[in-house]
Amino acid sequence: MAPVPIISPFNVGHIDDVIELRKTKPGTIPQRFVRDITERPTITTPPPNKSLIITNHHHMPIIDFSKLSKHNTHDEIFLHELLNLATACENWGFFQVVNHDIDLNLMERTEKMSNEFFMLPLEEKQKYPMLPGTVQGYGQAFVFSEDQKLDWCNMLALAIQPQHARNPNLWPNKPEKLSETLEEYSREVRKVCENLVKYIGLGLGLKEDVFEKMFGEAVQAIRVNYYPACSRPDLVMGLSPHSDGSALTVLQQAKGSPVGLQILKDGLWMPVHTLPNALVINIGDTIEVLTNGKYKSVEHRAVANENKDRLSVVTFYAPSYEVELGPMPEFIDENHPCKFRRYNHGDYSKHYITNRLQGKKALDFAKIQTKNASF
Ligand SMILES: COC(=O)C(/C=C/C1=C(C)CCCC1(C)C)=C/O[C@H]1C=C(C)C(=O)O1
Ligand SMILES: O=C(O)CCC(=O)C(=O)O
Ligand SMILES: [Fe+2]
Repeated sequence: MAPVPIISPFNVGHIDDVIELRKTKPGTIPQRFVRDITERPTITTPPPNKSLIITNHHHMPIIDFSKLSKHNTHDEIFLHELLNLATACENWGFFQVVNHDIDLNLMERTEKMSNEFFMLPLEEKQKYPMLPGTVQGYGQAFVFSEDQKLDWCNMLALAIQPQHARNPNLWPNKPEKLSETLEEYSREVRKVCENLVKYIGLGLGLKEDVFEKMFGEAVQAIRVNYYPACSRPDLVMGLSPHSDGSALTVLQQAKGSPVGLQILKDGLWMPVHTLPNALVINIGDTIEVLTNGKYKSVEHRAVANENKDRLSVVTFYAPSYEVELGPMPEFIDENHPCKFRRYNHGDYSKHYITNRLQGKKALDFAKIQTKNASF
């Protein structure tokens, strides 16, 4: 029987596999990856002395998770770290977490298995295709037209929770232990997310279970991003600028990977130097809406490196699709008018994944447009 053609509503044209491109034509950058001059990234070199990262007052805040998880909520140590967390959420929307309790060996195995997956022959990875307009499997996400520029990245993305969102056909069989490792890793990251939303709630002066109750059975997805080295990183974008549609995002940058993540801070793109074994956490669109903009989902992007490949393991943690969301009354008053309408998170997810990554544009879905609105 003839193969059934894949019918897609999107004409996305030919999408080169970036890993394959780098392998077979290391100096070639097809035009579809070359950004318009206004969209090109700034590539910075790492600081000569790594200790500068810690002493520099402009570094991303560091939260010691053990000061929260191993202390009573009335302890001074707990309260001090809770204040650090609240300040980080309000002033940065991003922070690094150290002493998070995830087994370092599990983190390393996750990186190793993922790397092995990306190094498999293309035919093997294409058994799990991310079809145009979908977000699970191997390939490039958020491509909807032939004219769209492509990111210098390949990814493997999978729904973790709820179980019914999973597509078992997209869970790789090779390397043998990858799927069970991602499963084990995701269980551990979920615990960190569950605790973080408690602490974020407490830091906002709310009850510790407010988000847990509101989110229901939280949605969780994992995306492993692979950014091959690129002969002209100044011409391409690793991952287009975007904010995350989640409540929280947890990012693990693989050991030995070059700096790649950049966040938009005070109008400038700032490279993120991750501490060894730390997790980078960011506030997603959901928390921006719930707090009526007190905490913001910060725009970020990834850039490629001239000499080294980069791998990141990213977890999205979000409310259940059934949940109706809107700014909480605690964050609305005469000085803080309501900035977002109420909506269903399932509808927001659909909106998010059916539009290309474009800064914070996805959040327009929920914004109340007023003449003098300042965000
Ligand atoms: C490539 O995928 C993403 O970037 C992404 C998608 C996550 C998802 C899956 C891989 C499968 C299950 C659905 C879900 C959309 C969560 C980003 O996730 C963000 C976007 C929204 C919305 C969200 O909740 O997380
Ligand atoms: O790889 C990175 O550093 C950024 C990844 C990211 O922002 C994402 O997957 O949403
Ligand atoms: Fe992101």
